[in-house]
Amino acid sequence: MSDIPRLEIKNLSRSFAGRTVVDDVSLSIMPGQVTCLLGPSGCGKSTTLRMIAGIEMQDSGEIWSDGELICNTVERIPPEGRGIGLMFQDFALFPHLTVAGNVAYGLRGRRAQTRARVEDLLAKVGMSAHIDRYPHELSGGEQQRVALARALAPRPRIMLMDEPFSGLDDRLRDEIRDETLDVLKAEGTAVLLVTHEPAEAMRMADEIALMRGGRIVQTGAPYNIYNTPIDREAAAFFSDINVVSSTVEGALAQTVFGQFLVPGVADGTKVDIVVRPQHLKIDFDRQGKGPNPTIATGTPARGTVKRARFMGGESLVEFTLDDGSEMTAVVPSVFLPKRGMVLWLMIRRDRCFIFPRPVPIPLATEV
Ligand SMILES: Nc1ncnc2c1ncn2[C@@H]1O[C@H](COP(=O)(O)OP(=O)(O)OP(=O)(O)O)[C@@H](O)[C@H]1O
Repeated sequence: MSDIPRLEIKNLSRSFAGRTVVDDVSLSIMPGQVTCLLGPSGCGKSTTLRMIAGIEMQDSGEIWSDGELICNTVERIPPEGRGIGLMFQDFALFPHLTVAGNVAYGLRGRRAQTRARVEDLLAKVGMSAHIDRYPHELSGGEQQRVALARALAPRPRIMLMDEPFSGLDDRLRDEIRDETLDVLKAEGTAVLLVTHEPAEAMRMADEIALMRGGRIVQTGAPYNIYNTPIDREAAAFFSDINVVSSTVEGALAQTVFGQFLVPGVADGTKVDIVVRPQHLKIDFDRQGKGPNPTIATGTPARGTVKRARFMGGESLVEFTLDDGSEMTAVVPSVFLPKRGMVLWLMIRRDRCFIFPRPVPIPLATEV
């Protein structure tokens, strides 16, 4: 297999009215790979996608595909010549064309060949039985499948997808996401999918590029991004988090959960110990005492149940600790403690992250 990326963007930047909204973004995607550009609203995801599509021009940077220059600030292949398929949230099928007509729309060549491609794609997206229907005779999910087939029909090298599933209800969305992935992988298309939903990115992506304030701050497989976030904000983007704060003294951070080792961090540095709710362990109170400390979970801290909610497969339990701080734990739903119950909490040491607090940048003072 070639090691030349299907899509490679190098140092792409774009400003609007003096404000940089895409800032030195680089990434590469291999054939058949799905990369999700994930980040909060307004962080520059769609602008990045529009530059790759050729709808928007970059101020600086280059776009390459299969080793061929697509666009820099001097040369530019027009959008229709880039071999890029687009699938956006507000995809619109042509209402006056049948399903077959919609999928065949962008295809050139002999009739029999075109028909074979249309039939093949409609079979792949499970829409063969609807080939002669019109869009208004289809459900939202069915229309989405046809839109996918239409986007794939000209065999794009690259597929750009901008929140393509957000118009669908949850159940259907999961089904269509999985089917879409299967089809895209089978076609060997490189996919860049924009989303602000971590769950969607985790489900779809081979690689996630986490974007914030116009920059890609972390790139990696979903497992790695979730389990080794680069900072507190990155951890919080994927789930609720609990934060225990402390100040370092002698390479140790003292907390109600015992000591945490923080080698190489200077004395006086404030640190946040971050743990996801599912990585807190809870245990019963034994006449005012908790379980014995262990290496895996450190010292237990006593908490009183403030609120417990049954969530189906799990329960969400909010605690007030003896020092007044609050923490949330996710536990199996067979356990739903009552408000006021005293329990002991422990942090799974192998699943917590310790981040030094960023030092605030002092405001410039006039001289
Ligand atoms: N043509 C434009 N003129 C001026 N500002 C723009 C233009 N296009 C985008 N912006 C601004 O650039 C920033 C990034 O927009 P962009 O659409 O890329 O974000 P996004 O991450 O895709 O957000 P969302 O998830 O809400 O779609 C926003 O603050 C937006 O208002």
